[in-house]
Amino acid sequence: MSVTAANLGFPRIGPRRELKTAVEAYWAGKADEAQLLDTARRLRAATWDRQKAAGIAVIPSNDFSLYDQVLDTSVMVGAIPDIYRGLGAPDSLAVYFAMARGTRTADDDAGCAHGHGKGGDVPAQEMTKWFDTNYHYMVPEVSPDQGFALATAKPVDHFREARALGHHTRPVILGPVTWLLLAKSKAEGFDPLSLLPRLLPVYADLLGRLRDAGADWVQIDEPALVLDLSDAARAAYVSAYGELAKVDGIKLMLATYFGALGDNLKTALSLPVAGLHVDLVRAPEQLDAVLAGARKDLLLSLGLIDGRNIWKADLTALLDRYEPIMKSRSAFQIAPSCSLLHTPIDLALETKLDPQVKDWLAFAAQKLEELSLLGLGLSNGRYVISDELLANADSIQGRRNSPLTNDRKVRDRAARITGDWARRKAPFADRIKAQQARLNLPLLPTTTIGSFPQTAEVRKARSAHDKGELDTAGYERFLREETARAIAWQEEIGIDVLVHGEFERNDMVQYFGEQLAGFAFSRAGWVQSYGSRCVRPPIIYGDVSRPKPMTVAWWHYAQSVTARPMKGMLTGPVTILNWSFVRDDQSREETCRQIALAIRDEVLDLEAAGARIIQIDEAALREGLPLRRADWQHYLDWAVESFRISAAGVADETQIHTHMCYSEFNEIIDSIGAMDADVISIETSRSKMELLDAFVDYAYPNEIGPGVYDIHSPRIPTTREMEALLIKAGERLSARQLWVNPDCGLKTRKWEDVKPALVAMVDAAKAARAALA
Ligand SMILES: Nc1nc2c(c(=O)[nH]1)N[C@@H](CNc1ccc(C(=O)N[C@@H](CCC(=O)N[C@@H](CCC(=O)N[C@@H](CCC(=O)O)C(=O)O)C(=O)O)C(=O)O)cc1)CN2
Ligand code: MET
Ligand SMILES: [Zn+2]
Repeated sequence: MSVTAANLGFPRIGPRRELKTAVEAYWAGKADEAQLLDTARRLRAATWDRQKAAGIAVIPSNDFSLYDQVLDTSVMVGAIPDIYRGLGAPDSLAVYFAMARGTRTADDDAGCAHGHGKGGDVPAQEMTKWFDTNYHYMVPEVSPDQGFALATAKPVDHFREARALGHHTRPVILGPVTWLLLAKSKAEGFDPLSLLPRLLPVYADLLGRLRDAGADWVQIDEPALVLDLSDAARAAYVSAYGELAKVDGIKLMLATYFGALGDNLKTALSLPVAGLHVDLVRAPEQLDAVLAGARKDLLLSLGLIDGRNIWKADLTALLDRYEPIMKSRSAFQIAPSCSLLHTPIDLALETKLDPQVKDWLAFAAQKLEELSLLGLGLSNGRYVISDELLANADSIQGRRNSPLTNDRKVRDRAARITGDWARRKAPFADRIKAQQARLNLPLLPTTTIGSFPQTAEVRKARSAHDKGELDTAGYERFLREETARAIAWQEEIGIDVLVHGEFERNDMVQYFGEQLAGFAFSRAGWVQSYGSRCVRPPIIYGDVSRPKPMTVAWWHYAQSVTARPMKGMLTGPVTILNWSFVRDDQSREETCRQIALAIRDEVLDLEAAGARIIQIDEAALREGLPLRRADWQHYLDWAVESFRISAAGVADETQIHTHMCYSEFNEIIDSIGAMDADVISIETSRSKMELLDAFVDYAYPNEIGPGVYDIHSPRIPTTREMEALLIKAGERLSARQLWVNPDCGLKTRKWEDVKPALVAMVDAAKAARAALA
């Protein structure tokens, strides 16, 4: 029996976000291609060395990407839409970054929230969330007459590069079926999956070249195997892997992750591949079925270490569970549940974390050490790692028994929640009358979603304050000036309901995490969100409460400089939960309710301070939807309940807004309705208001702000087109229901784009008022 420690992928941004710095410098014209590629090469080398030093036997290559691994795959197979082809050779950075960001002269900004480019010439490809993560990939675009050809050989190049450095790696590629299932076509009714027969020869070609370069195994990622699949998709798996099995001399490790294979298990086990990786963190229950159904010669890779969270693994518990099965097969691999892409790199860089909490954590580097220990213990007996096991057990015990994780008061309060905590006092029809009487807003009131540009100046000031180079008084003076200027400008152009601009916030989730009890936050714990943009998800380790008001002082200042209504601006409980690393010792549902109570307290304090309108953003509510439909309703029920708990304490005349910046509401419209926000703002401009249909069909009774300004594009929308969108919305819904706003916050845009766009938006509202009155 042999047990081998394998890794599926390592974060690529570098421990100090070296890749972000290098890529953004390249975009800004401050570094040339050679400098960028050199940084990238050094990062790869350091990552391979690190894995070898940690005792990992199977080290991945081609997990590195300058922007996104799905985009890499699209370029590799030659799925480069015509509009990008004129910009350079298929394997050039010009084409690659044009697909990622669109084109226009580079500048020092990294693009907008969705990676969409800086300019007019060519738009970026569409971007969307990778399964249920906060990582975003570039959506492959194919056409019915799509041809494929191996346009780059990056997996081969990186394999060779590693070998030259003394590492025999296992290249990782994204599998053809998942790639096609993620792809979209502009041709109506065309199913990208039908392109499979044309795509497979390219994959076969690639596998042959990898073999010729000396690779023996290739990891082929097919995470779509954990989704609800059609029979056609399952059949595609059978034909795809039947075909790829014909490539001699190369073995495939088919990697599945983010959930159970479930009803696709039979299909997965029938494929003629040499290895199968299964996620036993998200879906430990599938172990027995996998063991029972796997061919004797199938190498199983057990995903035992959590690739989606930052908790130290309980090594003793893992040994207890997996030792007994080790003899059932001649060999096993053990691995993280999925690529470590979704975890921060190195806990050792955290010098300011509470040492007690730090002792409970493992970032990517530490996870590799756990894996390697586990490998030793499983192959040679646990006595060979007895010291490490003792230390690990101490940490696990320490966390389990720590008073830091338990707050009696919070638990008692959460246990006392009754139905009416989640119910507004009066129904919407009555509330809206009281709100209108108080707010006295025009038809089609104008507003924005919250943030204004986070300029380099704002980030610099915050960084100087963090480092102690700018004192708190100076920092706050600076923020007050920024805020006052943004407010005066909104008044000047005639916005009806104002925002303060969120200049004091580093990130809409981290900002709250830093102020809530039960949360820890890292200094260097960056995780890639898209392209060069990263987040530092807060760490929820204990019961959550709000020691003191978080936003009231800033709101109060903002309202003090204007007579118009200033929105209180909060991130909702579900979004805070979904964009944090969440404790794994109680249900997410329970943790969410605690956050909901903390936000409820903040809502009530804002109301008491005089806020007439409070917005509670739930941008991540949709992304938290489980991957399998059977699990949707339970999630939606508790997520909506949490939102309602956070919102429902206020008086009838206090208006609650929410915001969601994603599309595809159709399938969850009942739950959106059940949130019972007085006003919801959503992203609709790019779909030309088509996304409103869900609200129309549902006869959504509350108020809606369908976004008329696509903030993901650098284009400045015209008054006329925004007016047309409003008229269109007015044809579908009552004009009395409608608000006028952009699709999302403006933090990633520049003032020079924002200003003319919002002036035009206000003009459009005026014109539409006249037309719809
Ligand atoms: N958590 C989260 N998830 C989200 C979103 C979001 O807003 N938040 N939006 C959607 C899209 N995703 C996004 C993810 C990141 C960013 C983003 O802008 N990230 C910034 C970092 C934001 C941040 O934390 N900023 C900090 C730290 C900034 C920083 O890098 N400071 C430098 C110094 C800065 C200087 O001197 O100029 C340093 O610490 O070294 C701050 O402003 O305080 C980046 O990568 O550049 C935008 C959208 C979906 N998921
Ligand atoms: N209030 C937030 C903002 O305007 C909402 C963003 S949703 C990703 O930035
Ligand atoms: Zn948004």
